[in-house]
Amino acid sequence: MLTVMAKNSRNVVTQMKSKMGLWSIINRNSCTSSANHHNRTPLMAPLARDFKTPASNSLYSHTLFTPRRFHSIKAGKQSDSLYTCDSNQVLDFPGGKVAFTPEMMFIPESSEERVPCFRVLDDNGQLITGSSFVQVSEEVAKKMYTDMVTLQTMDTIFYEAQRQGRISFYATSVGEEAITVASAAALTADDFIFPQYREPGALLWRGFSLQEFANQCFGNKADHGRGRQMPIHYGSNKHNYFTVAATIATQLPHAVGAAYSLKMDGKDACAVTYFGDGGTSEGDFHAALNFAAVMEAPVIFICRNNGWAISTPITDQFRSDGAVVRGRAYGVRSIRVDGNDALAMYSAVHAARKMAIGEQRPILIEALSYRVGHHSTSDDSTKYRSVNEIERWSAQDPVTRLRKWIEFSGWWNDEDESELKSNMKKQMVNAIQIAEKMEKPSVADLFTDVYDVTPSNLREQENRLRETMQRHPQDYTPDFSV
Ligand SMILES: Cc1ncc(C[n+]2csc(CCOP(=O)(O)OP(=O)(O)O)c2C)c(N)n1
Repeated sequence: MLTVMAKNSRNVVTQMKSKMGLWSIINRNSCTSSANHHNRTPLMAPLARDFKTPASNSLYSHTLFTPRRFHSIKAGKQSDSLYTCDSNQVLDFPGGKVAFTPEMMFIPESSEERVPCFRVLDDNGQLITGSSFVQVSEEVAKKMYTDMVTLQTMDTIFYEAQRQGRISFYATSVGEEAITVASAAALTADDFIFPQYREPGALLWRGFSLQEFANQCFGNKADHGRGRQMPIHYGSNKHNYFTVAATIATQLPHAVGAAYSLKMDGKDACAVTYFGDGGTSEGDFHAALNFAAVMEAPVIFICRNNGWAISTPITDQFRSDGAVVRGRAYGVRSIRVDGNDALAMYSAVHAARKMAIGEQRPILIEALSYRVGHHSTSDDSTKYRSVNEIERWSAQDPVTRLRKWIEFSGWWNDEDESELKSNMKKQMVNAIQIAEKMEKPSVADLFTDVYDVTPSNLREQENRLRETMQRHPQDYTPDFSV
């Protein structure tokens, strides 16, 4: 029966060929198909810069990982290909030549081997022999560590402030400090960041002050958003950090659009967007990856695969080998990285940035880690995961791992540690006290900054709000003036 099908399909192709003259079936000796997108002329002239591909850079080397699934499932009759192909028959199809095969074979849904995870430091903070990484200076290494500790201090104090009823909401980054701080360290200040909500580490790296963080969480007059966002929805023009949107994954297409504009303007910069494993189930993730690949946009997608999307475990989130394998489906170069290893994150993002800008292409990085804290102050994660699991991951703390490495390197000691921790705590408490005392934004601020001339429906809403506040003053804090 298969023979009949094969004969028929060959006839169909032959008829189409002769009728339409669009497809050409040409002789070739290899059965390998090759996509040629990246060989075509770029949409814009290449940027004038001395760009070395990572492979030729003496600082580090990397290889493009080719999943071996296609070799391990069935040994091919030609070379090491999975498929038995007719070496003389290929279809010259848009995007590259496609070999014919007489075998009806489905691409398997999963690989036998999972994509390996790039790491540089072992659990004990020791360099792994033979690992390829970008050397960081003492200054950068110490700042990475200092910012990670600052983030931990900030998380502890803000979390307590929420529990005391002083701020309305908070979400910590506990367990994921290396992903955001080390990735931001490998970028330049001109790169645009499109965050989810668990990336204050990247903003901290860029110089957002503790006072600015506190002002946002308390929603006071000095907050850049003037209290119009929930706590932790930071944004800063000065730091090229786009304001957090609570709607999961909406930042991804924004990042691609921004990356494309950087490309059009010939800028030596890229866009970087962060999201969780939960975000990969949103349509925006898929649209963004495809759009970025097709438009050859210099954007780095950083997926924080932390095991959980609130109470949804990754085993219920996807059946694929995580997020990393999805890059290939869209034609996006991808890597899986140990998100608890600051040096691996730094190196992977450094390399990704070079490729994104130098080759004008998107890159996907899947950082494996764990959300050690509850999803937010509105959650109790012990209701859906075991304390053992949390403790097992807490023991792999990325901050301690980096500390061990800087200690081994002779750049850090116990004295530095206690000085840093007590300073940070004092600064944080001071910032909170100032933020809490500061006046709240006026009611009028709720209705400004979007329209040049306020439309009538917003004016009506403002009037209604003022009336409500006057009728129910007990429901509004006294510092919130009408
Ligand atoms: C479009 C949309 N759907 C659902 C939600 C509710 N929600 C808020 S956070 C969250 C989980 C996101 O998990 P993940 O992307 O893995 O990030 P993580 O919190 O683990 O860092 C969900 C479903 C939302 N904010 N937006």
